[in-house]
Amino acid sequence: MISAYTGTQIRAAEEPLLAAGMGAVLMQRASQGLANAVIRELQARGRKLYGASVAVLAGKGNNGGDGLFAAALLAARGVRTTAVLTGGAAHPEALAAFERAGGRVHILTDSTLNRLTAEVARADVVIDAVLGTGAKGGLRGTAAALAGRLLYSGLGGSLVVACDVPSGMDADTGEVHAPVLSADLTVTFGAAKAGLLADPGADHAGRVHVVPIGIEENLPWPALRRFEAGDLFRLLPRPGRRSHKYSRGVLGVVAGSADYPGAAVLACRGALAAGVGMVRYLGPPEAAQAVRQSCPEVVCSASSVADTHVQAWLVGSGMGPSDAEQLQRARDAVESGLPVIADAGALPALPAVLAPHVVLTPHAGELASLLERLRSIPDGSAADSRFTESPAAESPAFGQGADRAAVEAHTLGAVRYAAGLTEATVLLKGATTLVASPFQDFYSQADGVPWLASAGSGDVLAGIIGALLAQLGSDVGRFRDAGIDPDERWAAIAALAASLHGLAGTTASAGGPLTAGRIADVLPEVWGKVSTLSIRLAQERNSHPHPLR
Ligand SMILES: NC(=O)C1=CN([C@@H]2O[C@H](COP(=O)(O)OP(=O)(O)OC[C@H]3O[C@@H](n4cnc5c(N)ncnc54)[C@H](OP(=O)(O)O)[C@@H]3O)[C@@H](O)[C@H]2O)[C@@H](O)CC1
Ligand SMILES: Nc1ncnc2c1ncn2[C@@H]1O[C@H](COP(=O)(O)OP(=O)(O)O)[C@@H](O)[C@H]1O
Ligand SMILES: [K+]
Repeated sequence: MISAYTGTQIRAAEEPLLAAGMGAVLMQRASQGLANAVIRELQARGRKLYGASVAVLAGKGNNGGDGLFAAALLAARGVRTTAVLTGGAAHPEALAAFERAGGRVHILTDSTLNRLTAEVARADVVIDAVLGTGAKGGLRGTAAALAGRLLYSGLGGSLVVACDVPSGMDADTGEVHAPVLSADLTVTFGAAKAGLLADPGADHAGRVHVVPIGIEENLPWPALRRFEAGDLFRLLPRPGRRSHKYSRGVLGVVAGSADYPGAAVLACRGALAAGVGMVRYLGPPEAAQAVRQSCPEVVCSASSVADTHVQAWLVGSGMGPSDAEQLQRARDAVESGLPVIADAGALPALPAVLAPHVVLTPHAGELASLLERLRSIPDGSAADSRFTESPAAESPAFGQGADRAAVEAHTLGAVRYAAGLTEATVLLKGATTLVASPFQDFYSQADGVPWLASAGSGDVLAGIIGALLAQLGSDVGRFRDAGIDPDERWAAIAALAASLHGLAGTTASAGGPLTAGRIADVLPEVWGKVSTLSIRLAQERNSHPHPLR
């Protein structure tokens, strides 16, 4: 499991060490890790250090200090190093070390902007060390002009390495203040920053590499976590010798409509592929007919929710506002008190305040509509007081109403805000899928490929979540043993499903387009390979001294 923290949490964890006079030591560890990462990248490209060129964009704070100390270490190894001081001044000791090592220093001003832009663009490696966790807002003045020009003219073949975070990205939230240089690699210190694992920050972070600096013992509960193959191996269900189909979990599916029968089929296929003991489908004859044809394993009927014995419900995929009977079933499923995954058409039809065992699965557009709807409810006191102090609650992006763009620009804040308002577990779909429990646990999964953005892919995800809710919803001990608060298991189950969906999508794509049904087709094989993958990742981690975690 990868744990990520806000920049604020990391700074608090550094505090006792700074008070003990260890600031310089922390900075040496950080800059050594950064220099090592640059050396590895050059070597991986078959470049000799001698004669390679590195340009460091250095701000006037400690982030610039890290960049300059790292560049000094590189200069000592024969790398041609240039520093561009973006804030006029620089960390004094780091600048002195850089000059002693033979690095060339330039001050960025309006009159040097053109010349320095060209020089930076020619470097083999550009280290972005303008702003780190101490930044307020984005790049300003000539630093912004330099970044804008580098983005506009392109950096040629330069490798961009962000020091701690890409400058202009908010380490706490992943919000991005343009212009931001997109990094190929972010070398981050102490622990991963939450903003690097949430969009749009993740768009600019590239690969993330963590350099331990000795603050690990002071770190609090993580702001965000990410499951890896080993976690999937540990947490996914396996039938016991005496299992039978009912003990393995039965999922009730209320999805699809006369207009969208395919959504019912894809949700059922996702559920069947994710190991559920049985699927019972309730819906109109057109959709039931399609389900029977594609999935003869599914038991179809037009019964009521009350008369259907299941362990969990999936509701909403492929349903619209005119599907009154299906929407009533969706509301009944939520009333039943059983775990529910509520997708698409069910989202606008459910009560405003739900419970953690209800998992809502909006994409950004649907989340914007949900937030709008909650905002317009006169008793907006749906918000739990613990969340009214969250940055999102105060954010103008949501205070004045939300649209898709606002959600996409503030994904972490939006999903957290929605979970607080609804008291449900909320999974926000996208390139990075975020899951927020209404308590304190948040997950970020990014196991998929962009080819997953295809019609019906979300229906398969709903089926996978439903199948895992039915199988794992009552298995409190499994989560407790894995260090997950049983009350927070709904978020963990949704994150496991998102990870499986992403891995299956990656396999189904194999570098090319995919259709949603293929995600379900390959899922059992991917599930079976999770153990092999888990062992391989553990081996890779042992061979790399500083993995992302
Ligand atoms: N603490 C430690 O010992 C360790 C810290 N570490 C490293 O330190 C980094 C944090 O360093 P930091 O606190 O100095 O802040 P940093 O990110 O360099 O930025 C602040 C400077 O930028 C300026 N500035 C702010 N906003 C701005 C803007 N929008 N546009 C332009 N300028 C802006 C601001 O000036 P001001 O605006 O206040 O005048 C101030 O001068 C952290 O990310 C990690 O890399 C590691 O070495 C481990 C040990
Ligand atoms: N760019 C992307 N990279 C990786 N996964 C993506 C990307 N865009 C969408 N996805 C995933 O594809 C699925 C799309 O779901 P959704 O938007 O509900 O589609 P649909 O309604 O057509 O089924 C989600 O699981 C989402 O996380
Ligand atoms: K930076």
